Amino acid sequence: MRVIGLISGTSVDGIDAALIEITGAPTELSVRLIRGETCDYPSALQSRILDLCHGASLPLEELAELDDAIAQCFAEAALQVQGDDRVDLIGSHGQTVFHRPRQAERLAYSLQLGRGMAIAHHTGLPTVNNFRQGDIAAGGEGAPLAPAVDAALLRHPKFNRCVQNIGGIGNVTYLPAQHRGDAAIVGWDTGPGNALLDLAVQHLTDGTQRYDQDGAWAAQGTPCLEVVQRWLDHPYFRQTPPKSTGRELFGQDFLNQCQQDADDYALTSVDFLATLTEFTALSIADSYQRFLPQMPDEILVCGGGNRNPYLCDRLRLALPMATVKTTSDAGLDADFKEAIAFAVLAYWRMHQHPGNLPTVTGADQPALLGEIHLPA
Ligand SMILES: Nc1ncnc2c1ncn2[C@@H]1O[C@H](COP(=O)(O)OP(=O)(O)OP(=O)(O)O)[C@@H](O)[C@H]1O
Ligand SMILES: CC(=O)N[C@H]1[C@@H]2OC[C@@H](O2)[C@@H](O)[C@@H]1O[C@H](C)C(=O)O
Repeated sequence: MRVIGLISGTSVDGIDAALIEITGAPTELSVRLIRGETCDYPSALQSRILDLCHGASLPLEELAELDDAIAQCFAEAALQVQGDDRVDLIGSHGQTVFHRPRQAERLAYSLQLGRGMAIAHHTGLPTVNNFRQGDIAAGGEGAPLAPAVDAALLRHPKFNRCVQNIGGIGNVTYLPAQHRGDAAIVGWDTGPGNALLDLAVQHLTDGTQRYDQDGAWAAQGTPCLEVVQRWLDHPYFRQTPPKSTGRELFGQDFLNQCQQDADDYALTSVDFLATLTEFTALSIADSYQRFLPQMPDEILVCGGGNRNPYLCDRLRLALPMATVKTTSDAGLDADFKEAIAFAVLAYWRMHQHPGNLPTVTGADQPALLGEIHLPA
């Protein structure tokens, strides 16, 4: 089956689209990436999405219009990656604009825009979307969902692996070696990925640069460990998994606080960026030390953070017991792994195969994820 996976993540940097070929039964998948494309949002649309993520109010009519504008962009990204190929199905994550983790008896709430029926309408292809709701209905966090796909595609026969996504937010999947049989696969959102760094760079450059390319700027600075320690005191890092987070916690308000701390310590711009980068690396390492049953032999990085050599080096220093590589080194494209994951989740939905991992999301049971929209 040929499936397109679509996602725009918490960085809101554009839509990742992956066209893949899936073969094998749902439990013994084999996946081949045919093509991957990243399609930028028009900048006015990107600003409207970021405003909403940062808490702007919106009349319902404008929300409907924004939802359809996002769906239109997702459909265009699908058609672009499709090219002249035959495609059977689309799995679209959509654009997260709000995520509230579960709390005591209160279900989680997660809102992704870019409605599936509009994508099916514009592309003429069956489209599965709204993947998080099935897990939330089963009492789960609704996130992270990629770990089930990591478990299907990236387990190693002998090595314990961590798959570490570093997008806007970071999340980990711990995959015990296959020879350890049914040892639990666990995972959680580790906290900030690039979101704070991106906001800081945009502020420092008056919006002319969107991120610290190759970590070149931060690499010129020195991290202030006292400040990092202060930020690591945030209660999220002590919270036991299952847990999920988003820009609601690690977004503009958090960065304003960071900026204040940086001012207190008279950090230069490069030291501030180095300190934010260190925060990402140490929040990941700290969560492994606190919550993993065993430290990994290998860490496979994916998401935009895999393109930041300075950040990857800081992760290496923080976790010297493990080899830090990328998922591409294990055969799964590190830039498109999340888009691939939503193609696989759509494939599972069409085969009535559950898509969540209750040990990761905290759901009461495995659940079918996604709503199916057929074109008229
Ligand atoms: N060459 C590079 N050097 C440094 N950072 C980079 C580079 N390329 C991408 N990035 C970072 O990666 C980010 C995008 O990552 P990605 O597309 O994985 O995020 P996302 O999917 O939006 O987030 P999430 O996984 O949280 O949903 C950019 O905003 C930037 O910070
Ligand atoms: C609500 C939401 O969109 N969460 C994202 C976000 O970005 C990374 C991390 O936080 C992860 O939990 C999730 O995305 C990936 C694709 C997931 O569900 O696995």
